Amino acid sequence: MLRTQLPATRIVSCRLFSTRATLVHSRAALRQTAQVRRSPSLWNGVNLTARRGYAEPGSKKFDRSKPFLNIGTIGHVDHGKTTLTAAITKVLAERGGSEFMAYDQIDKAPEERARGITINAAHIEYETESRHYGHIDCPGHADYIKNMISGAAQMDGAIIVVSATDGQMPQTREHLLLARQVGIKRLVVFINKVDQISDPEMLELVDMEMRDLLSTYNFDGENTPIIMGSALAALEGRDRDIGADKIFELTKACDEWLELPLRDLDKPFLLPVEEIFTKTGRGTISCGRAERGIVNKGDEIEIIGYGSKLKTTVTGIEMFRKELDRGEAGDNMGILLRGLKREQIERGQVIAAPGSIQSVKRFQAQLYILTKDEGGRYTPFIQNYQPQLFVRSANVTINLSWPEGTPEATTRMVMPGDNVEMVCELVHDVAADVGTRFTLREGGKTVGTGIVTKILEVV
Ligand SMILES: Nc1nc2c(ncn2[C@@H]2O[C@H](COP(=O)(O)OP(=O)(O)OP(=O)(O)O)[C@@H](O)[C@H]2O)c(=O)[nH]1
Ligand SMILES: [Mg+2]
Repeated sequence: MLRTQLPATRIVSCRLFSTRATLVHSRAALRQTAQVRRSPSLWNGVNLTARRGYAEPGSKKFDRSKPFLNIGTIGHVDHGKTTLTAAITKVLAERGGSEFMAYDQIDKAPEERARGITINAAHIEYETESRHYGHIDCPGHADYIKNMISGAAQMDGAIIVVSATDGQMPQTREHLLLARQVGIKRLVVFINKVDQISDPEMLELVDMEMRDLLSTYNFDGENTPIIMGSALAALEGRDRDIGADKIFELTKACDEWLELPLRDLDKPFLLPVEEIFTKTGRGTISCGRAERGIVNKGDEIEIIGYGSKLKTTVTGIEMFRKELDRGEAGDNMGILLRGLKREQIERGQVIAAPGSIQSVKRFQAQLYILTKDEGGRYTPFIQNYQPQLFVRSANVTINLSWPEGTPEATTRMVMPGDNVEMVCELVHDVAADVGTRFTLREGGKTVGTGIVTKILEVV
């Protein structure tokens, strides 16, 4: 969805523009500009230039021979996320697995728009011996929050950076919680700035506290790899034992510990219904773009949402007016269903593999409320605010309230820019799962984005 909103040329020009500004200041910047010109534009780890059918001179082809994983650096402000990102590209570049991205190239990421939200994030690409990674680094806390909730660049796994000098801090905890909420199952910890610590006991303490914290947020605290090093030493090419060696250790831990996500094709079939046609002699055709999985002629399916839980059989699949025996994730298709009448299906419902998704009436969700600069609300709201919820092709009025036990629930305000967890009560049930993303709109503008964290009532 995002990729279509984001023309490749825009990224390229932003990158060039931002580096041009620094050109005046230093010779190093000059060298960087040359590098940026050569490097292919990246979005979500995908070489956009290649996708558009041509390659820039000197650019490498997107290599599909290795499994691909989206990761990123998360953690408290100033703990070294960007330095570590730069260090990874530098150290891997020595082995030909990356193109070196200097610190200020990463921190001057282009502005990207995702579902009405501006997210500043750098998308970097590198390879280890066994894997190909897309890596995202955001310049500030608010961008991490927005990115993780809206899934602008979804992370399948993450590196949490903790400074040995501070230990865990509020944003370490907040990012861990969000990582959990958005479905990241495994993390690797990098305890940074060990060059500033002389007492080994202090490091042991940070290690122990991190393992405890991981367990608190339902990660595997015992077995999660924790690597201690100095991103700055690696970036500056000094003290190999705490620098480059530790970066290799870190990427090795990512290769071994972070799991590859299930491919969309391996997941159960789901198609959000967008349009419905009646064709004389053929029956009712439901159209939409398959979100995940595979469907075959003769498969049993369910129609879910808006009070329906109808089971029937696929009798035909059509694409571009041709009949097919099978459709898969990404296909824009029409589906013919046995005995289905026009009034039995409507836009907003989903056609899904039986038992693979529930229809929900009430759930808890992590929300990000857009600021006025992001096109959101100008004013705060309180409990019982009723915006429209948009999820897939569905559009339903909802009521927002605080979870039970929230102090001052009736008067507590939600400000634009806030990240909050609230209970959403829907007027009609819709198909949703933990991890389903949605947007909130009011009066024709997007006011928030969210992700389902807990199902409270199913139909
Ligand atoms: N001594 C020391 N300083 C480091 C190390 N890694 C990073 N720093 C310094 O810590 C500061 C913050 O580093 P950044 O990489 O910008 O931190 P960040 O986590 O990306 O910060 P935000 O993006 O603002 O949240 C910089 O001044 C770095 O030079 C390290 O290993 N040792
Ligand atoms: Mg940073």
